[in-house]
Amino acid sequence: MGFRRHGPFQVGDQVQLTDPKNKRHTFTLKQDGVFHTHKGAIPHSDLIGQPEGSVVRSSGGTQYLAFRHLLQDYTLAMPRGAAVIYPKDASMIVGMADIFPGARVIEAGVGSGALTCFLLRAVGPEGHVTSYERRQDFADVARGNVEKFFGTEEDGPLANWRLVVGDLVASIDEVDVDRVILDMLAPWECVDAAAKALTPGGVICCYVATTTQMSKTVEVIRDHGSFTEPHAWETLVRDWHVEGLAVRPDHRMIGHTGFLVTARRMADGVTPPPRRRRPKGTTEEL
Ligand SMILES: C[S@@+](CC[C@H](N)C(=O)[O-])C[C@H]1O[C@@H](n2cnc3c(N)ncnc32)[C@H](O)[C@@H]1O
Repeated sequence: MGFRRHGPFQVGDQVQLTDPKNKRHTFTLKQDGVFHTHKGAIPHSDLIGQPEGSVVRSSGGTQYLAFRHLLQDYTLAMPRGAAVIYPKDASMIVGMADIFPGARVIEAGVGSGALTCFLLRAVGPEGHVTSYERRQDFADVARGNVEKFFGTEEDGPLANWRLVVGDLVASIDEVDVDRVILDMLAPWECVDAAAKALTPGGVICCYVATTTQMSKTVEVIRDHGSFTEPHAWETLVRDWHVEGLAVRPDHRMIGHTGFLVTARRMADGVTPPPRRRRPKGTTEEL
């Protein structure tokens, strides 16, 4: 079934109210429901039938903006087992690891299921995601979050998602997959398993939090021999304050989340040509 993503609010929809301090509250609309805030109550009937972008007023007179949540809002607000991937990194993974409609994707670990939601959306109904998670408690949190996001809690598992509880290396049973996404402490331990599962031309993408993890991941992918030269990078997102003549970067920003390492799977039995190393002390382009 899944949630409606557009049209006026109806019973069963999830609605996100934003208060004047930008605090968000998400709940499911019920026929006789009432949302209680410390600024008074809002009957759900005030929202049912209204378009997104409406403003509702609590009995105490506070105004709230009413929208359906975006995926980025949902993943930051949902219950967590493990730390989630930030929307900026999930978006980069979808774009730079080229997660396309119809793709067959493997991810590990599933953690709280934030990246899983982005991946499932990107592959669409024709694609498939298998998520490996070695902790049962995290897998349970992830399943709840993913099924709630797609509105399938009562309809059973999503047709294009398989959640496997187990270590990726020990449990992986797929071949010819298009993309392998690793978000875990030691992705280098899974590089060989990823190489065996990936189709030639497929992409491995690892998300790591520290420079030492990034270094080890790059070295292991490079030395494996089945991948192109790995590409390591990070993204910094800076919000701007724009008001009259006061146009400047915000004082605060999320300075660090993680690094991404990507590489393409070579054809079977083919190794990449040797890299040209930059001669010491020169600035020659590679
Ligand atoms: C940082 S969390 C992943 C967060 C997730 N991407 C999200 O956005 O919610 C890392 C997870 O990887 C799992 N993990 C670590 N190594 C694993 C492995 N080899 N196989 C399967 N799961 C693994 C951990 O149990 C943990 O839940």
